This record gives sequence, structure tokens and C-alpha cells, in this order.
Amino acid sequence: MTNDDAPISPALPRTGAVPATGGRVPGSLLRLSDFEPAALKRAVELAREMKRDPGGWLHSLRGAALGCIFEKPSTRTRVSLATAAHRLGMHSMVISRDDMQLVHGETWADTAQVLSSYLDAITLRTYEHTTVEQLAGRSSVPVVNALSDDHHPCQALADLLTLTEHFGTLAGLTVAFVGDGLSNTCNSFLEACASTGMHLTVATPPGHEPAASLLAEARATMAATGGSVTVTADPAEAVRTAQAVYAEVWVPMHKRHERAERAQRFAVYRVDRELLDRAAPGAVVLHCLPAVRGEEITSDVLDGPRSLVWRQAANRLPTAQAVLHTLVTAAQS
Ligand SMILES: NC(=O)NCCC[C@H](N)C(=O)O
Repeated sequence: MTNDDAPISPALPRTGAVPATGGRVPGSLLRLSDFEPAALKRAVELAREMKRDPGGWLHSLRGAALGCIFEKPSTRTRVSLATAAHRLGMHSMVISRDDMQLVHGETWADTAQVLSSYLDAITLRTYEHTTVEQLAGRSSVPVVNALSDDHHPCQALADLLTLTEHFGTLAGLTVAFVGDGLSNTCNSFLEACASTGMHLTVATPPGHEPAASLLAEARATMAATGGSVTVTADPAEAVRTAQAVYAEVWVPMHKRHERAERAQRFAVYRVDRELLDRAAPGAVVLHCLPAVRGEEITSDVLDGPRSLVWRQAANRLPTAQAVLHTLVTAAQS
């Protein structure tokens, strides 16, 4: 590569404080476990600082550019990333897959090579997880997975911030996930529990248990962090000692064609008052949204006093800000 080919990174002064590091920062965030536990803890702490002082980082990435590619609908992720970029002084742009030469057969790898010569970070919401791996594999700037069929690390960061705010300490917390154990939300929450030492029970129908490889990786991490993971088909058993109960849609975006059979298969995996009354006293409720009221969660629970769901959604913004800041700053240093 000649000097003329080198990607130009913005040379404008950064006025935001650079956070103390806490563990190795990954080049890209494709799944939550890309963060070592110490770096993950630091990212959540940074998100807390950014939430307390949203305007304090306005110039920290001034002149940098973020490209957000979406192959699936997005409400929270799209807007929180754009606003997070704005609060860091970055320019952000939404790029529809259908408006790029990908539709005429250009590969993700070639697209990554070109886009990363213009941008300082790229986010992608896509289907197969291998797509985000292909993009990151040829990108010279950080790639953030804005949801793939298998992982949703941005959501898990907001989950951790929400639980930290409510409980203070995460290590030793007992939590239950009720729904599809194969979902991106469950996978990333499992990795979040592993990194922070929480005790997770997943209640899911037979055949929907998290992948054996993911469980093995989580258990290996938990050997150091002190957490645990159990899988059961019985939602009542799963929530029995839970201090937080996580509900999740029965039909994720990439499984719309399975709507009818899933409605039957998941019918007992509903977080309602009756199930919540079986959890630990004062147990709180999480849901990544969008919710199908009356299916996986009832309205009285979603809007009730034990719901942290709206705060959890709001926490997508400071956590997105922390992720972008952490990755882009590390890549440029
Ligand atoms: N909070 C979000 O980003 N929600 C998007 C939907 C997540 C759901 N697990 C899905 O894949 O359809």
C-alpha cells in the first residue's frame, strides 16, 4: 500500500476524555464475548458515565463517519446508533443494502474493503452471522453487529447496563430467560451472564436449547466468573428463584415463515402475572422489544411496576455511544 492509498482518519482534535482501559478492546464487536469480561465491564461503566453526562462527549470523535447497513427492519438499533454517533460528534449515514452494488453481485468482502476506506466504523444488521464475519474480515475499521440471526451484542450491553443500574452488582444474580433458547437475544444474554458471573436458567421448548458449543463456551467463561447456566423446558421451574425474568418474542424476524407452529410451540412460554408471581420477591422483567402483547408477555407485566423494559430500551443509546467510542478510539490509537 502506498501512502496515497492509506485510509484517511480524521485528524481533528478530540476533546472528550479517553476512558481508562479495562482489558483488551476487540477490533470489532460481532458477538458479546468479543469483549473480555474486564473490557465489557469497562464498556458498561463508560455507558453509565455517558448516560450521566450525555453532552460531555460531543467532540470526542468529531470528523469521524459511521455507516449503518440494515438488511432487516430496525427501530431501537437504528435510532440509538445514529443518535449515539451524533453525541460523539460523528456523522452517521444509513445505507440500505438494496441501494448498494451488493444487489448486482458485489461481494460483502469487496464492499467492506471500499466502505472502510471512507468510514471510521460500520454497523450491520443482517441474517446469517457469517455475513457480519465476512464484512469484518475485510474491513479496516471496527464493525459492530447490529443483530444477526445468532447474536445481538448491542442489546446485551443495554441489558447489562439496566441490570447494573437496578441491582448494583451482577455477579451472583439469578436470572431466567423464557422463550427461544436459539434466539440472538438469548445467545447474547447467555454470553452477558457468562462474562459477568450471573446464574442463568433458560426455559425453552425441546429442540430450542442454546447450541452446545455456545453453552460450552459460556460454561468455560463461568468457571472463572462464577456464573452458571441451566436449561429446562419448564418456565415455572426456570423462574423459581429468578431476580430478573427476560421475555422474548416467539417469532424472530428471520423466522416469520414459522409463525403458526411457533405460536403453538411457545404458548406456555408467556411472561404473565402468574409466572412472575413464582419468581423471587421483587423480581423485575426484561424484554428486548418489539413485544407482541398477549403472546410472550402480557400488557399488565410489560407496563407494570416490575418492568424495566422501557429503561432497557432507553439504555440502548448510552451503550451504543460507549461501544462506538470504545472501538473507534482503540482503532485510531
Ligand atoms: N431490540 C431489538 O433490536 N429488537 C429487534 C428484534 C430482536 C429479535 N430477537 C429478532 O431477531 O427478531
